[in-house]
Amino acid sequence: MGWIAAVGTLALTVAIFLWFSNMWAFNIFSRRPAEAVTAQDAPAQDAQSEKEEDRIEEAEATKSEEAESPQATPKASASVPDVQVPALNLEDSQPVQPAQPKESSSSSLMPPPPRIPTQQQQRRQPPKLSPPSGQLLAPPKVKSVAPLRTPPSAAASLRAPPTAPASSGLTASTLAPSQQRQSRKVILEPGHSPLDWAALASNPQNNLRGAGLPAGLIRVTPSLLKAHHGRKGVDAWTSYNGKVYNITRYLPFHPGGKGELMRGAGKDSEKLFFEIHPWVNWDGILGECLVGILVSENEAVATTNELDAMD
Ligand code: HEM
Repeated sequence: MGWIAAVGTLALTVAIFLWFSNMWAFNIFSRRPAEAVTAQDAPAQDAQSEKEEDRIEEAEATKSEEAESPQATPKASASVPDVQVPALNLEDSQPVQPAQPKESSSSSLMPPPPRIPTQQQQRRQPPKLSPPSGQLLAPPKVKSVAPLRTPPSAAASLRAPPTAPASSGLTASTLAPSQQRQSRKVILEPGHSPLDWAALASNPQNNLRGAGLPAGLIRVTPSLLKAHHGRKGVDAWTSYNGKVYNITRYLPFHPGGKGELMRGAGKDSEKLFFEIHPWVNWDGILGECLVGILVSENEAVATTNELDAMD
């Protein structure tokens, strides 16, 4: 009987132990279902908040990594919740944006370019893009500068004449031709315009050759030409291209003035004429003033002897 009692007590103790152990184990393993049942009120929010916190932490980690190593952009974070992270990153800081587009760059390359070059890549790319951009911009500048500098010089040369008297050295060379180009025309008296001269010359009755001359051309010797010097009431003759003209009536019509035209009186003025205005049509203006042909003294004597012999 004593043996049976001992076995019974042992069995009882074992049963009690097992019961407590089961209770402990049940409490441990039944926590989840118990918490899950209790978490129905706000479990999802806690879980999501924890997930979001984890995501934010990951995002911050990625930010810090990118900030430390900006070139390590292609690193793809394990967190793929791209939709939520970009919204937060856009408000917080932009550096995270390039990471997402790069991850999604496989899908669409268009959105990243406009965003990337704005801030970060502009700072990164300038050294790479600056050489081509500089080459493209520099040549036009250089090419544009050279042509732009030359015109100003030309303009300066055109502007120099008024400032010419002030400056001496530089303007002397540039102004010499300009001064020569300056018009030395004189103000002609009323009724002595080129048109007035043309009207006068068109009338043969005006006898622009001068009084006392035969109808035809005469032989004019150098001495005879010299005798018509234009002073003391004597007509002014001048020679041009082997022909002698009476310029007396043209003196008040000469645009360069009487004094200038008188420089050729009594002698050949071909050289002066071409030096000043080679473009002027001499014969067109003084055609009716033609007196004769310039001949040498001997030739003139020979002709007179021949004429005397014929008589
Ligand atoms: C000794 C000979 C001559 C001298 C020294 C002389 C001188 C001049 C000078 C200084 C001028 C002003 C040029 C200017 O700055 O615009 C001039 C203009 C002119 N001369 Fe004479 N001249 C001579 C003979 C002649 C003759 C023979 C004619 C006619 C056949 C003539 C017709 C003209 C004409 C048409 C102009 C105006 C030119 C123009 O509008 O550009 N000159 N001359």
